[in-house]
Amino acid sequence: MRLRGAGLRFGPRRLWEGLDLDVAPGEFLAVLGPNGSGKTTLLRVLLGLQGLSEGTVEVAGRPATRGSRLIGTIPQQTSFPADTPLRGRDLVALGIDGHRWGPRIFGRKAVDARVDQLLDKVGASDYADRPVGTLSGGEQQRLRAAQALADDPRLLLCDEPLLSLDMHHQQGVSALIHRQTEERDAAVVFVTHEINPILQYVDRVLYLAGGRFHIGTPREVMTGEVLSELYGSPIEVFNSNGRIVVVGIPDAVAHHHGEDKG
Ligand SMILES: Nc1ncnc2c1ncn2[C@@H]1O[C@H](COP(=O)(O)OP(=O)(O)OP(=O)(O)O)[C@@H](O)[C@H]1O
Repeated sequence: MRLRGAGLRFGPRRLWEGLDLDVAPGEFLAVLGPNGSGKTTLLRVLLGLQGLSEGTVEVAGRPATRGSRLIGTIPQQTSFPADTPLRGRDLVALGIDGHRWGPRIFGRKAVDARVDQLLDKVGASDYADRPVGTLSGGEQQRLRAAQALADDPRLLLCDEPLLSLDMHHQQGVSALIHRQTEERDAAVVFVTHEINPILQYVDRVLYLAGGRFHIGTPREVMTGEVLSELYGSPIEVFNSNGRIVVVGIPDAVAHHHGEDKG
């Protein structure tokens, strides 16, 4: 996917501007930033659900459009109502494009086999036949991950997919998403508040804060100097046992620098 001179504002508030970004096949991009900095909105732009205020956005060489079959998404977590009339395996099957995997070409058995394979990958086989509304947040989230991968997307958009997963399943789902980059050459855009669980997989970071951004490798972006500049106040970054510890992020800064002054 490719953004050129991309800018987005809502009324007087600027989320970001002048954003040039290419995410190549096989690349894993982490998007970080405080609440309200525009991370989810960026995913909506790539999905063709939100227009840019300026600049251009392309996915696989074409302007972003709704309903692209090239894109898989793991949306920000919401819970299914308890009476949702779907089992876990039905949810995963919904991610399978009938034209590619459906009965006419591969037969029902092939679809079922594909669903079983995906359920197994996210460790959801044991609860696949229970109604989704009765599952825990983390169990539901693993099903969403399986659904997003069902159609072998070229671009995988993940909005805090590890939220409410325990450590074991955080590792499992992160590894699964990363495997799409290695084995399927998919590009991944991964919105997260916490880089450590995916640090080993991240090629580059897009850090959004206060109407500004910085793009680079984790080593380049996750530094006291860069974050202090983005947030406009002193921040320290420590590396400890392969983890990044950020100290001093101020509360409620997201829009401070984003306000236009006139
Ligand atoms: N259609 C819209 N009209 C007006 N404001 C909007 C619209 N969509 C998003 N916003 C605002 O843009 C800002 C960025 O929202 P977004 O959801 O992208 O933030 P985020 O970085 O994903 O935050 P969080 O970490 O809390 O999920 C928010 O303040 C939101 O209210």
